[in-house]
Amino acid sequence: MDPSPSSRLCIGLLSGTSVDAVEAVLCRVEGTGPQVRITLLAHISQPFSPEFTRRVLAADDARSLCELNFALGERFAEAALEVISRAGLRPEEVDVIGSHGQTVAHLPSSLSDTPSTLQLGEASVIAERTGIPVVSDFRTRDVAAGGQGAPLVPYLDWALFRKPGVARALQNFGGIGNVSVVSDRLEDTIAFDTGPGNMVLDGLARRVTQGRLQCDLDGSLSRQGRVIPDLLEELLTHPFLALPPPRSAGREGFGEALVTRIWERHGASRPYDVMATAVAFTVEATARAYERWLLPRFTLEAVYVSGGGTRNPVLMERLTERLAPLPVRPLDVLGLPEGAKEAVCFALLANEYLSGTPANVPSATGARRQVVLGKLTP
Ligand SMILES: Nc1ncnc2c1ncn2[C@@H]1O[C@H](COP(=O)(O)OP(=O)(O)OP(=O)(O)O)[C@@H](O)[C@H]1O
Ligand SMILES: CC(=O)N[C@H]1[C@@H]2OC[C@@H](O2)[C@@H](O)[C@@H]1O[C@H](C)C(=O)O
Repeated sequence: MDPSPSSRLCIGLLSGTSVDAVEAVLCRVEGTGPQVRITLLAHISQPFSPEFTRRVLAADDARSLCELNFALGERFAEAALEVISRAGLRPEEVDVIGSHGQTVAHLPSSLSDTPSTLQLGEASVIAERTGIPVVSDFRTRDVAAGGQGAPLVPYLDWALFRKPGVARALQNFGGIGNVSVVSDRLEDTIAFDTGPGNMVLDGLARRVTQGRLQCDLDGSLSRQGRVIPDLLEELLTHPFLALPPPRSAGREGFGEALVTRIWERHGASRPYDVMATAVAFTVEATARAYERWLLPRFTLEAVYVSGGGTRNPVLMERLTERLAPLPVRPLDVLGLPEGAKEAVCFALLANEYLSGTPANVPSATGARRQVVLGKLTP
């Protein structure tokens, strides 16, 4: 492989903390580092069946994790082949796949004496099925260097969305919410997980509808309810929200245990009010994090929102009201579809691995130094 071609065709694969789908993109990446340029050629989302989602969420013993690693590898390989065909290309024309995998555990120093993180989706399976080299395990080197291993998206946010002389916030609402503030210099980037995104909403929606809906579809459940003030205040005492950045979260803090606690207290009697409160929890946690760590330091030009949460109009309306007069806009006004950003990040990170360019952002992850991220399965 030419170590420094002027451009590469790179695939990015990711299944996020919502465990709802594999996002796959195919991009042309030109150059590396601050001058890198990316053209999105194709984007697909391959949904998991509710049974497969349950299998991922339930896997907690060595045997099931062992099998899941290979089963996920097959899903990622299928998504890679599908996005290649959608772009009208052949596998031989693609240079590299960057596969994030599926996070099954994320234990930064706030949760464990042995900071660690684990993403599954066997790279050997992906390489074998596609014939394309795979870069995977992007988070571990940053953790080994003293960082949280997340968020990694600020590298992409800075590379693609910085604008001279202004500070921009890039907010994502997947299962978890995270924000990057990018300005002229990469070293000045601040990024951290804001807390809940859709994860609490998804768990409650499954309960409210007895499994008929996997999320607050188009805001249809939360729109029928009213916020329960006591419950909201209680949720806002979540210990993660008091942590200063660098900080990152996974399903550990905002997954099933929290959803069960909320549901047992209020769910059966006030299902829609509980949904409205969960929307308010995401909005309020986000806004308070901005007020505490971002607004005193930056005059933000606007907030550009990505991730599945942009498809929930109630969430977007409440966030816009709460952050006013700060403009809240969908990311696609900057030229990238809202659902594609995280997968594009891993296409970029694969390119940076092959270029030997360090791609963690120590001011975001807390790592002691910049390191090259990933491992190659040729
Ligand atoms: N039409 C919709 N209405 C409401 N919510 C939606 C809709 N479409 C998607 N979502 C929400 O978006 C979530 C998926 O978002 P996304 O794919 O960005 O998350 P993720 O990448 O899995 O998570 P993370 O970024 O935390 O790793 C779904 O679980 C759901 O809650
Ligand atoms: C450990 C892990 O998988 N973290 C995810 C998660 O989903 C959103 C948020 O929490 C973010 O920190 C991260 O993903 C993105 C892609 C990131 O690293 O920037």
